[in-house]
Amino acid sequence: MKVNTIGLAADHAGFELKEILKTYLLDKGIDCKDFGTYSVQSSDYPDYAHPLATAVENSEVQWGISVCGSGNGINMTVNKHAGIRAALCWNKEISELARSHNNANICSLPARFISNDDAKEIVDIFLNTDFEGGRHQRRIEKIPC
Ligand SMILES: O=C(CO)[C@H](O)[C@H](O)[C@H](O)COP(=O)(O)O
Repeated sequence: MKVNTIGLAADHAGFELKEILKTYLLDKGIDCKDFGTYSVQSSDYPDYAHPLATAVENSEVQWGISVCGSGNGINMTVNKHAGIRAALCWNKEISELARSHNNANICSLPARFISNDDAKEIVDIFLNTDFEGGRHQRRIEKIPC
């Protein structure tokens, strides 16, 4: 699938990895929209997670990447949005399954627990794996409550 615009969001713990990934994606010719944060100053992940999730829901960006220290806080927040299926992707296999089985539209990353190179590989796989559909489509249709 051709990747269009990717939205990025992080708190202070994820800021540096977000910046690295933004440069990495821009170098590949992928447009990025950065929803913050913009420094390592202590911040609250929901302030950046909600705008990212809204942009994905509105198709302002195709997919999102959300980063905090453990990945949990920002992942929980974006998943509060009805149109979001965010997956905490802490290795390559989980990232592939997040797309192929769950049609995830936000890749959440734990900046304090993975290397920058691992994060790049995880993102590459996320962006290049197609959803399988079939039985998985039936299952994701049962997620909303
Ligand atoms: O929300 C989190 C935990 O699920 C994130 O990992 C945050 O980045 C982390 O809590 C920030 O911690 P800090 O002590 O305020 O740097």
